[in-house]
Amino acid sequence: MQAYAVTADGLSVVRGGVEVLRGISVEIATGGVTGLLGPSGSGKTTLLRCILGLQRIARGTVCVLGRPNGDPALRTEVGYATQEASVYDDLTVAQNLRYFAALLGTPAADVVRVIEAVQLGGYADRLAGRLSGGQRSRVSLAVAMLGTPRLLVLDEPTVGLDPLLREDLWTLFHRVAADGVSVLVSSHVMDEADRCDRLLLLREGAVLAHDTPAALKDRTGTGSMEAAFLTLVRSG
Ligand SMILES: Nc1ncnc2c1ncn2[C@@H]1O[C@H](COP(=O)(O)OP(=O)(O)OP(=O)(O)O)[C@@H](O)[C@H]1O
Repeated sequence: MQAYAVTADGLSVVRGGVEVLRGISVEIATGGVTGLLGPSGSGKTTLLRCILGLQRIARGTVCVLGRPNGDPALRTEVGYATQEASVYDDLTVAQNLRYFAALLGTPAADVVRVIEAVQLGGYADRLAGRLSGGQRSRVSLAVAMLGTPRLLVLDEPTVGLDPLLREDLWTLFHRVAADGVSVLVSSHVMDEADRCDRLLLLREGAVLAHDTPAALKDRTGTGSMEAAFLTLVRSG
C-alpha cells in the first residue's frame, strides 16, 4: 500500500487568467478522513479536480495512489461525488445505482452493497426526486462508492444539510475509512474540521496548514478550529 493517497508537487492551475492554485506541494497520507478546508474560492474544488484528472494543470505534478493523475487505471480506484448530487430524479434509488454501475462496469451485486452502506435500504425503490436533500446526498455517495474505490473524493457533501444529517454523513465517512478507504472531504464549514483525522487548510490557492485538528489548535493556542484558522491566516 502507498504511504500517500495523493502527492502534489509544485501544482499550479490558472483559471480565467488567474493563478488559482499557486505551486501547491503536499502529501496526503493513505487512510482516514482528510478534510480539505478553506474559504469559498480558495481552490478546494480546483484541487479536487486536479486529483481526479479533470483539470488542466499549468505547472507541477499530481500523483494519486502512486499513479499520475488521470491515469486510466485510477478510474475504478477513485470514487468522486460532485458538489451537486448527481442523480436522476425520475429513476429510483436502485435504478440510479444500476445505471451508474453499468457505466462503470461494476457488477450489479455491488448496487445492493452500496445502498446498504449509505443506509438507504428502505428507500431502494423510491424515486430519487422524492427523497430529502440528505437522502439524495447519500445516493450520490453510494454512486461514488461503486466498485470499491481506494480513494473517495467528496466535494462539500454536507452543504445545506441540517446538523443531524451532517452528523449521519460524517459517521458514514468514518465507517468507510475504517474499511481501509482514504476519504478526502472538502468543506468550507470550520465546525466540520474537528470531525477529520487530518486537515488540509487552503487559502487563496496555497496551503495554509496540513496537520491534525488537535495539533493545529495546539500550535495556535486556540480552542476551536475557527479560531485556529483565523490565527493561521493572521500569522501567515
Ligand atoms: N470555470 C472557471 N473559470 C474561471 N475561474 C474559475 C472557474 N471556476 C472557478 N474559478 C475560480 O477559481 C478559484 C477557485 O475556485 P474553486 O471552485 O476551486 O474554489 P472553492 O474553494 O472550491 O470554492 P467554494 O467553496 O465556493 O466551492 C476562484 O477564484 C474561482 O473564482
